[in-house]
Amino acid sequence: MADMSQSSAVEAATSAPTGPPALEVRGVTVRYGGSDRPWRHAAGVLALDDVSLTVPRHASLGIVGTTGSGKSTLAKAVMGMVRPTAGTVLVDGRDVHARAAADAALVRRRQLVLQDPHSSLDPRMRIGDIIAEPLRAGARVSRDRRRERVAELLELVGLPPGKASMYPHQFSGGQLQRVAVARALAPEPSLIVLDEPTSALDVSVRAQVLNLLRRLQDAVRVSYVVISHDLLTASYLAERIAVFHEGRVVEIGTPEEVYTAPVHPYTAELLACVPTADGRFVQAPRPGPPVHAIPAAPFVCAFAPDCPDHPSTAPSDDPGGLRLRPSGRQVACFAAGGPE
Ligand SMILES: Nc1ncnc2c1ncn2[C@@H]1O[C@H](COP(=O)(O)OP(=O)(O)OP(=O)(O)O)[C@@H](O)[C@H]1O
Repeated sequence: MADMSQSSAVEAATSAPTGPPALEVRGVTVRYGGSDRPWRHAAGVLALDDVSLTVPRHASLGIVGTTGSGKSTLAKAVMGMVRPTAGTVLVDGRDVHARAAADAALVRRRQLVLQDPHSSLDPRMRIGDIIAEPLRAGARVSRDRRRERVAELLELVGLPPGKASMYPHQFSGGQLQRVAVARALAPEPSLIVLDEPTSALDVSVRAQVLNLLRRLQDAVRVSYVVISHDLLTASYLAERIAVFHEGRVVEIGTPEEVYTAPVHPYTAELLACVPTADGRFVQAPRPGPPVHAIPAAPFVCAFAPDCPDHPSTAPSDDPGGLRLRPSGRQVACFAAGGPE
């Protein structure tokens, strides 16, 4: 695993299919509210500091870090909602901030799923229209084809196609997040940014949505950038985890590496915040000053005591339980091999 404290260059996975990566972030700096006029002494807020990341096609990168570390700013820069002070963001090899990037085809290549579907989806629109909206942007898709596509997408996310005529308030939070995912998939993007995709959901449906996202990634071969405060969520969906701290990538590794051998002291601090099923936090050992002397953080199953493999909330050193999957009865560890 790489300690990224000197350089922020990150490769999310190595076995990339041919073609440009789904996402390349090259030396991106974002400063909010600063001024380049010397008589104004506003330095602004340095939200991203020379960040470079690559997410190959069909790969997933998790971005974790505490509040204010720059995760959402990265999402906004990727979506073209924030213009970097320096650096470039390429989706499918095309600069999203170039003038021509406003073209609808590129807009369709990247989609965003936000944390709270109740506020991100228009309550006045029918579900079918919400899902079909990205199909309208710059593409000539007939009304019949849109209707067909909406039915396919609802089915894909596990909702009955008949629900297309309903409104958001008639759905639960978990169902609505499925709608948000269907909407994101509608234009067949190469990249979906999932910004805290389950944190606004009831604990009982989080695993269902996570499982859906993972199943969909295999089914439609899309790349994910998964932004989360929570290492477990990111670990479930991503092959690599990048740890953000004060606008920089300080560490990158597989979930197992990040959990079992954190290189950066800040990562070890994050591990201390992995919650147990009953909402308590189990403290990992605090890192000492020499970075390479950090002890491996103890593994804690987030779904103990309901997990058949890890019923105790006490830390164990079993890395197999890192990945989670719902069993028929309750949420259980991936290691348990329960049915999806
Ligand atoms: N529009 C803005 N104007 C000024 N400063 C901002 C703006 N948006 C974010 N910031 C600042 O930039 C830094 C990074 O914020 P950002 O929202 O990217 O962090 P984050 O890791 O996503 O945090 P959280 O997990 O709380 O969403 C913070 O210091 C934040 O206060």
